[in-house]
Amino acid sequence: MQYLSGIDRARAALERGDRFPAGALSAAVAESWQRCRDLGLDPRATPQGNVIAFSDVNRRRETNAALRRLALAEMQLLHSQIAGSNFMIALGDADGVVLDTISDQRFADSAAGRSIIPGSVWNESDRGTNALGLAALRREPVAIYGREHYFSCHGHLSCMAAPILDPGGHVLGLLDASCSEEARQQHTHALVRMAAAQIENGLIFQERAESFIFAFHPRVEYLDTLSAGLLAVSQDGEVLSINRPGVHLLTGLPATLGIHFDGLFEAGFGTAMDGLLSGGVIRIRDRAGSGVFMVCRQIGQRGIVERPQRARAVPAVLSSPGTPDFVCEDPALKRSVADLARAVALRMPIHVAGETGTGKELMARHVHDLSGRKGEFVALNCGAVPEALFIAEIFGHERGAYTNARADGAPGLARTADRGTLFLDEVGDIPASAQTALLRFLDSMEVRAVGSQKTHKVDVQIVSATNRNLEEMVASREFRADLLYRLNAYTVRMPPLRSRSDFALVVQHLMQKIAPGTAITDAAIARLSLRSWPGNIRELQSVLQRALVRQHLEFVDEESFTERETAPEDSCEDCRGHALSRHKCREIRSVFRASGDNVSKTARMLGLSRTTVYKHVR
Ligand SMILES: Nc1ncnc2c1ncn2[C@@H]1O[C@H](COP(=O)(O)OP(=O)(O)OP(=O)(O)O)[C@@H](O)[C@H]1O
Repeated sequence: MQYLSGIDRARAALERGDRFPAGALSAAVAESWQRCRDLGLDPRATPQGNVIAFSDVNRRRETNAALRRLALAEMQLLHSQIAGSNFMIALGDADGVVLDTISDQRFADSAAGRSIIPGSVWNESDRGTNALGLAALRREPVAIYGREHYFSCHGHLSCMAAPILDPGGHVLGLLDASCSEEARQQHTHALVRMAAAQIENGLIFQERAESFIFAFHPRVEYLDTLSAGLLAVSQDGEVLSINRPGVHLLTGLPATLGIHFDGLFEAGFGTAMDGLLSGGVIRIRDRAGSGVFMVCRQIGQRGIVERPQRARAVPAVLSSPGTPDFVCEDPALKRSVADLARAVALRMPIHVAGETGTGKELMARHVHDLSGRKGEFVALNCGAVPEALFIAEIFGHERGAYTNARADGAPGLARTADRGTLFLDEVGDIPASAQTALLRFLDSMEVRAVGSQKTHKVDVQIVSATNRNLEEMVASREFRADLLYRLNAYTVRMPPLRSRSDFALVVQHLMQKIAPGTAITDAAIARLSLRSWPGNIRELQSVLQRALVRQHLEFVDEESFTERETAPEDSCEDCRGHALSRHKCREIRSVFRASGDNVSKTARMLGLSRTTVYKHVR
């Protein structure tokens, strides 16, 4: 005989329309299934049409602006705490309408991820038993695992939701973590509950910026934790707000809004204030006779004394030594980076190819880290050194070797990089006359300064980079073929941002780099991903920076960008009709914008003349 688990038996009963077997479901789930059944919902059907119009989502976001501001920062933190586990964090309003989501890419791309989007409605009467809907109804944290969902089509989803309540116990919003496995996630459930409690406390600070806020707990070491009571009190001692742990700690006392401090605590308001305002912890008795410790967290108009904040974790993008200090989850790039370690161990010259702003210099620095070399990382922008000085710059010069030479001579960058790494950036711009000298150096690793007879042996890791097509330059005889083959013993190709499969991670990583603790919603990432980003990561970085500055907020959503920032780039009129020049033109215009409309900087970044740049951006 086949053994059926409790949930199997319960589902079979649900689908047959029978009574649910005793003990197979928690009381909360059984009651919810029954309500759904009473509404005539068919558990085998797919619920339809539960996404509201975007204009309505925006209206709801405005209504919940204060909640959203606090919640998005908490969601970001929560996301970083459980990152990499195929999760989505969602914020719902009191009606169970999802306002924002933050997820890892695997979940966002899954069928489950696509069903939890801004505007999707997750109340029980529409979606059957689910964590968001049930947490709203029961006004308590709820977890619904896999097939406990009423509709069998949600059976691959596990959700943990906690309501965000006002001091009166009314639902203000809902916080949810969902994953696409039927696994029980006690730890995640606890994190969601803590995040909801943190938001509730944050709301008290936000709404009661004018009043005193005291924290209290029977144990002094708990004053900084989420189980501490928070009490917002007016200048006259009237209780204006109290958090849920506070109500719980004062069980049996009339801990309601409007009551006077003296009605809750034996020490009078004035006496307590004397101790609290001196900044210390006081010990007083509540009116039920229990001792509590109390500390002042905010002195109304006179400013904040101290507000306990949980440490903000940075998303776990960075990992063990040997792995890059930047986002590198794109499979092709990841493979290339994995092989890179072997090439570096064999001391091969590394060439990094890629469009402007794709992270070539970061990769070069990673090569240096991988090599474990104790010497310096020395970078030379080959396009920025005048032809006449190039050889002296790399190989050094003796005293007075040429006009304007430094009086005491210079060792040159190759010797400075001895036992370290020499990074030849924009290597395609090396003057023809210097290519032969560089080739000789790469073959012998010997340096002879200009004006000197002595040679010095050096030991350097060579890394070169360019955004130009060196093969084409070889074909047109602008670049020596033998030099190219010497430089590109191992080539890492940096993918353009538009084709990176880890786009979302790059965005999240940049957000943490620019402003730690800030959040970006999935919808905002989706909007950014529509653009082709000719200026790549550098351009994305400046768009995010501008959005954060403009918003004055801790989060970025899809409304944070100007039309110009997310519109597909346009080319200038002359290039519009020519497919070939259009791409180059868009790149120039986009880098120009990212550089703050600076012609010289754009010319430098793209290795072009200022006249060329000007022609395309005027
Ligand atoms: N994978 C990444 N994750 C996060 N930030 C990145 C990443 N790649 C690049 N960046 C950032 O983007 C900017 C451009 O990177 P970098 O200077 O390395 O690009 P590049 O390809 O060398 O540009 P150019 O060709 O113009 O010299 C830098 O601020 C860098 O920190």
